Amino acid sequence: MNSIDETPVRVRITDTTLRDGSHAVRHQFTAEQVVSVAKALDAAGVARIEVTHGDGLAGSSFNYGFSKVRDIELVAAAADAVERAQIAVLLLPGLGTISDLREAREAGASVVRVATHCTEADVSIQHFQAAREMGMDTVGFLMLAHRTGPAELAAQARIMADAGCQCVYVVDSAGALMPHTAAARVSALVQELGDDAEVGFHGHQNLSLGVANSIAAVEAGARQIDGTLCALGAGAGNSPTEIVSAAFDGLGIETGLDVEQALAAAEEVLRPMIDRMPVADRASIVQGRYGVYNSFLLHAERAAERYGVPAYRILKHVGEAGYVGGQEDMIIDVAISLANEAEKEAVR
Ligand SMILES: CC[C@H](O)CC(=O)C(=O)O
Ligand SMILES: [Mn+2]
Repeated sequence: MNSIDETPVRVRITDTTLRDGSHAVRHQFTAEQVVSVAKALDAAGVARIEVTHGDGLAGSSFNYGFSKVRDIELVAAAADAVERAQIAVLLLPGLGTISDLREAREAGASVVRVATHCTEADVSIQHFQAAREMGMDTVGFLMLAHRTGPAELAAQARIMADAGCQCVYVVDSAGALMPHTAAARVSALVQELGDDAEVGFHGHQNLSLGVANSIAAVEAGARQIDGTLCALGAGAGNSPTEIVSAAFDGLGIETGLDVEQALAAAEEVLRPMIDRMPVADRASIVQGRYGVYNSFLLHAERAAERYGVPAYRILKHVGEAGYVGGQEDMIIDVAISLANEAEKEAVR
């Protein structure tokens, strides 16, 4: 309920199991898995289902990890499988291009979420303009939102809205925000954007605050919220869609989801497909504490194995250095220098 006039609050849920969850399965979703999950989410009443490589359109690469199936094929499979939900795709300018977006549109995507670092919204302008010309709905993702304050974030949101973005998200890419710091950012965006665009919130579970932060975000005026089934996602995973739907139901926040069907989608459809669920282990808690981009986790784990340095130590250094998405190769440099230091210590 809206605490001022007691009118019910209605929130649109976007489920990103088939995009953020792709990080957790090393981008190995099959078309059959995508169809089963998309159908279950659609039956549960999820408004938007995001399907792409974890790093967005054209993310499949040596740097980010190759997909098992091209994301355009997965988008087409999901679009064919659903009856009501819209299919969304993620696009990181510089990785995905406008021609990738056109292909996704032709495959059945009707929503694009353009993601930039929280202080670099200007690189999204041409993508929003192109998406609106293609008749797509548009969402902006201001990633690593803990790295800048509410006023600067609101100024960045204004750039996106002026370019044609209909909803700007505060994206807690490291699961580093607290309920009050998430709410402060959402409030600043709501105030700046007014009726020009909605505000959304995308939470992660590094400090187990994804759902609490989503509630704080809605109280601060967010009207779009993200989740994933069973919290499948980068780092410690995302706010679990099935818990968001149950908790919001308890709070009288309308999502249009059937809670029982959301629980069934998580337990009966998604869980049996996944060998290794994300957990809030030492490495991912360190990501929340030091504000490290969640999609760095698997890169750090790989470097840890290769250079014999614990992943949590690599991630702590990455956090202190302030690396952002696109600097995945720097994780290797950090691992090598920590391994060299350890070697020097050993000969002393
Ligand atoms: C690589 C894109 C990234 O995973 C987007 C996102 O979900 C986040 O920043 O949390
Ligand atoms: Mn995420």
